[in-house]
Amino acid sequence: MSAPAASAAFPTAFSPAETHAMQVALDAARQGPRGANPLVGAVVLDPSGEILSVGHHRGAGTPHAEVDALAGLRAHGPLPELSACTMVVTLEPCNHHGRTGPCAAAIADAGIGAVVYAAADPTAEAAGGAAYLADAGVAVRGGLSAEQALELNQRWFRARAEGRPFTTLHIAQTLDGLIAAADGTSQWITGEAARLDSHGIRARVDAIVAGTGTVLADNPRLTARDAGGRELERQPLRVVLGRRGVPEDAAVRGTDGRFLQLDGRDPAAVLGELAARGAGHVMIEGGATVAGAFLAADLVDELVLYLAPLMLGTGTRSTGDLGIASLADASRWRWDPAGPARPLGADLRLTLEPLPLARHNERP
Ligand SMILES: NC(=O)C1=CN([C@@H]2O[C@H](COP(=O)(O)OP(=O)(O)OC[C@H]3O[C@@H](n4cnc5c(N)ncnc54)[C@H](OP(=O)(O)O)[C@@H]3O)[C@@H](O)[C@H]2O)C=CC1
Ligand SMILES: Nc1c(N[C@@H]2O[C@H](COP(=O)(O)O)[C@@H](O)[C@H]2O)[nH]c(=O)[nH]c1=O
Repeated sequence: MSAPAASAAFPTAFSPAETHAMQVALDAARQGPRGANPLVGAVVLDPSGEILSVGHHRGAGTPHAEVDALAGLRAHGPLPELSACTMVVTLEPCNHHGRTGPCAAAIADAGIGAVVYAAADPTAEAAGGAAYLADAGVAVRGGLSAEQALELNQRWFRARAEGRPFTTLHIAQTLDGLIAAADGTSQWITGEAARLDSHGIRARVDAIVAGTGTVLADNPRLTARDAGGRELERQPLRVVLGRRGVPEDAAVRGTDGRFLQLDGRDPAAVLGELAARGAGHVMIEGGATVAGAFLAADLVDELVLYLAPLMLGTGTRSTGDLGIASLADASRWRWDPAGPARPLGADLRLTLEPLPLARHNERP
């Protein structure tokens, strides 16, 4: 017996317009920065399936993708009846008051008649949006392109499942993989544009982590600063890992009380402590030993590697021992689909994420 035609006998749950809109929403999601919140995109479709508005999330504390897409409607001019419109979104709309209001209520209040989402929200505090919408009379369907949506935020979902902050490892290295010269000098390997970009990450995270080795070698401030070198209003917690004392006059201590020293031997415990203090996004600034410890523990979710066009031949390698003896056991990465590489002045910013285990056998 031949297989039945999918269309009439087994109508798919999602229309071609919704399927296309989900790809547009996924593309929009990729424009956001990774961090304490997942990458999310949203599209509003008119009754004929035309795209009225596209939105995405731009980082913790900014409007969620759904609210961004609803805001985009206002710029659209005459609108069709919103009860006949569909919101297509890459993650189940949230149902909680975080730094912004619940999206499920925003969608229902706007009068949108139907919602299609990709992946369910796995977080206890934000889940329940689909149920809220259904109760409010909105037609809700989930699961469209769910695999793609889950994979886009695979490390974020994992960090949440582990109850720890999302982590970004920063490395500023030479072409030959060194972060400091033989005499310990490292300022500066990367140029101004790359360093400013890295201050942009500092400005978004809740905590910056560096080892006592870096603190004793560089006396870093670890503050988020603008192009003019002025400290920004919002500053991350400065965390030094290690047992050696941090000198009383070390710059990292600062004067704002946002300084903490922890023993770094157990990176998971460090993240647990920072989570308990409310951190959703942690930046690991180094040096090599600390970077190696987080990498070896598979606790790096995002790697931002600034590659400077110089060589030193000898010096401090970018990471310490990862406990890998054979190529078969290499730590494998892939270019972040949300923005793999871009030039910054004379340097290159490369952004990567750990290759999902399920993909290891697909590599060339
Ligand atoms: N170019 C770049 O991007 C960067 C370059 N650097 C350079 O890197 C160099 C410093 O690297 P490195 O010496 O490796 O210093 P680290 O900053 O990695 O500090 C290492 C020290 O941290 C403590 N420590 C904390 N956690 C752990 C752990 N899990 N395992 C073992 N020790 C731990 C130990 O000291 P303790 O005895 O106190 O416990 C250890 O000696 C400097 O030259 C600096 O300029 C640093 C950061 C960024
Ligand atoms: N050398 C190097 C970096 N080094 C990192 O910056 C720290 C100094 O921070 P601060 O004192 O706040 O300016 C230093 O201790 C180390 O962690 N960063 C980069 O973007 N590019 C570079 O070439």
